[in-house]
Parts: sequence; structure tokens; C-alpha cells
Amino acid sequence: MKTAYINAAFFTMDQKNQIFNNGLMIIENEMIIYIGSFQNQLVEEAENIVDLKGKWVMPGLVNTHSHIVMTLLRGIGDDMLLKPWLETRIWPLEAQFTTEIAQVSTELGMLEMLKSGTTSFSDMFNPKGIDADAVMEKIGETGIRGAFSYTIFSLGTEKEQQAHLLEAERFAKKYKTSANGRLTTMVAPHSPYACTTEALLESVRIAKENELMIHIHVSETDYEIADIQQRYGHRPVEYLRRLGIFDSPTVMAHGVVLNEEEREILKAYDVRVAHNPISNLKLGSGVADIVRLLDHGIKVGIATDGVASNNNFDMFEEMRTAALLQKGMYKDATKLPAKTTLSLATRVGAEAIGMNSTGSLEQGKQADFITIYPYDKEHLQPLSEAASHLLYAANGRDVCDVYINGQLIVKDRSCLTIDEEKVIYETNRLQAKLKR
Ligand SMILES: CSC[C@H]1O[C@@H](n2cnc3c(O)ncnc32)[C@H](O)[C@@H]1O
Ligand SMILES: [Zn+2]
Repeated sequence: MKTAYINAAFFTMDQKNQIFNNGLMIIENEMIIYIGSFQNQLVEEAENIVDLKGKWVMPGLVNTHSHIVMTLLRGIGDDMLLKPWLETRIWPLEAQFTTEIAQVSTELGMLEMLKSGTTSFSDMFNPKGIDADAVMEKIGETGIRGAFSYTIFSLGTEKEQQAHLLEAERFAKKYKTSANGRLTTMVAPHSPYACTTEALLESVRIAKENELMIHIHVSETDYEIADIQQRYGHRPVEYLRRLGIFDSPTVMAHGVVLNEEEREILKAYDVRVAHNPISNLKLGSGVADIVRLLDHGIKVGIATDGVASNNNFDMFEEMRTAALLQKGMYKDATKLPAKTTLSLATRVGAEAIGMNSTGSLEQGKQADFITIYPYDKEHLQPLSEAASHLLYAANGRDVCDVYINGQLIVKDRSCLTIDEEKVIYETNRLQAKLKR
């Protein structure tokens, strides 16, 4: 069935960055089959017409690195550096997670992501003590597109670590293509510091044998660089390169502390970077040099990280912060201009996590898009500067509708796939049970 979307301004975020004011988009079988100027004949041929009534339409946002299962930990452990934050606050709390907590935490995160315009995300979750299948079931029900990683940590006895790796591989295989192709998996050794060399080598094997991407935290802090250098005689990038991690397509979260030689390696191996500007600021890790990464031709996506270090999943805030930081750091307002930054949060981010079929409004792409109704919003006036407002003035609460695969998931700010009231009630009931 063909559906025509009319009466809107379409921001394609494709290579040409086109804007079709009062344009037309036609969707058939979950795909965009036409995007462009209004054509009466095409509208007449469509079985369905959706009047978008002056809205702005753009591709759904792509969050390239998150920890959805941590959402219940928002606001806990503020104002700490990464190492003590993980070791004294986050990991002891995650150790108390049950499957019920993980499911509610996931639903809360999904609700927030969807309502703020994220249609695709790449997530690493801590599976300790929880039924990962039950979490996947919840995610599948929401309608979102995602790549999930069952995180590999080197904790416990040799036998426990073997069992953990087996389970990570089972999970990666089982969900490689699931929920009608919307959900997929990656292999995720947590980081060079939380995994043994053996676990990293096993990750390389699992990724290769199953043709999966790798998702890993790398070069997040000065401490990590010194620690890995001392333990293995190399900085993290060279250490991982030698182990073969980058022989599979890899998404590296952070990349805050990198030198020129390392950027050359990332480019040579087509390693992609998930840039988490707010988390990096909040944990006192620093500011990644995105300008240099882009100058090297490295694919960079925008990401929030988990909400315990952000403290929200608002990708509008995230991309604005990304742009402002580079301008400030370089004392050069031309760095990371609006269009470039918007493309990192959409098309380029999608490519970075291997989702080439989404991220822009183009013929042949999946129909993942969001709408914003600007007329009653003072901070989105004057209307003529819409392209600027999307980066510099809008926020996640401006998102009106969200479509994934052409399916309406959020309608007029109500999520159709999640019981919002119940999730908020359960969040507070379960969070109160955690020993802090
Ligand atoms: C085991 S899944 C992911 C796991 O990583 C931890 N985490 C969250 N944010 C960060 C970060 O910025 N760097 C390193 N590790 C992080 C947290 O325990 C998550 O559950
Ligand atoms: Zn992270």
C-alpha cells in the first residue's frame, strides 16, 4: 500500500542535504519510494494520504552508543570521575539488577529515546544476573531499530568467564537478524581494561565467525591510556590493533584521548567513533577532537552513553553540544557547522553502526522519520530558519511524531507501543529497592 505524506517541509539529510518545502514523501512496504517536490499525480496514485499540517520532517536520530539497561540509575553517582564512578557506584548497583529491573529500566529508556526522536540506536548492556532474552523481548515490542551488544567482561573464575563468553556468542547469534530485521547484534568486549587479552581474542573470533561488528569503549580517559600502556606496553589503539579487534568493522565509543598515529590507524582500519560529548564532559574525561577525526575521513556518530553519565537520551542536546564544543575548542565558529553535525546524528551515524538502510530521507531507504510542529513554539521562530533551529534551538520535547519502518510509533508525543504510566510507576517502585 502506498502512503503519501503531504503538507510538510522535508529535510532529507542525504549527501545533498536537500530541503523540500511543501514537498512530498511516498512510502510503500516500509520504504521511501519517493521524496521530492509535490507531484499531484503521485498523490492521486497513493491509497493513503497523511496530512502533516506544516510540520518539519527529518530522518530519525541515530544514537550510536548507549546503555539502555542502566536507565534506572539516572541521577545516581553524579560528579565523579569514570573509574571511581564505575567501581564504587555503578557496578555495585548493576550487580543488584534483576530481570524485572532490567526490563523496566529498558522500557523507560526506550520511551525517552523514542519520544525525543531516536529511531535507531546501538547499545551495550550489562547482562549480569538478568535474563537477556527478556530484555530483548521488551525492546522488540517497542518498534525501535537497534544493534545490541551483550557486553563481555572478564570477571569471576575461569569457568564463569568461559560460560559468559558462550552466552555472549549465543546471544549474538540468536538476535543477529530479529524483530523483522529491525534488531541486530554486535560483539562487545567492554574495554581494553575490563577484559583480559584472552577475552578480547575470543571477541575477535566470535565477530569473525559470525560476521558481526565489534562495539567497545576505547581511549576514554588519560588514566586508561597509562593503565594499558603499563599493563601491555602499548597504548589502547595499538594494543587492540595487534589483537585483531579492528579486523572486524568496529565502533569505538569515546576516542577522547587519541594521537595522530592512532587516528591514522583508525582510518586505515575503517574504525568508526561514537562521540559522547556530554558524558565525556560530565565524567571529566575531556573533549574528543572530532574535527581531526573528520579531517582524516573517519566516520563519527553522535551518542549519549547511558543516562547515569549524561543525564538524558536527548540527541538534540547531544548534537548541539558536539558542535559547540568543537567551535570553542578551536576558537573557530566554522568548525562542525549545522549541516555536518545534523548529518553525524543521522546518516553518518547510521553508516557508522552498519545501518546503511536508514539515516536519511532517500528513495530506497527505510521509512524512519520524525516530525516537529513549529507553529506554536516560540523558540522555533522565525520559521524561515528551520535548518538552523534543528541544530541550535530544538530539543527532544519538540518531537511530535515518530515513524519507524513507516509505522507510527509516537503520535502527538504519545508512545503507542509502551504503557507510559505503568513504566513510570514501576521505575520508582523498583528503584527504591536498590541498596545505595
Ligand atoms: C557492561 S555493559 C556496559 C556497561 O559499561 C559501563 N559504562 C557505562 N558508561 C561507561 C563509560 O562511559 N565508560 C565505560 N563503561 C561505562 C556500565 O557499567 C554499563 O552497564
Ligand atoms: Zn559507554
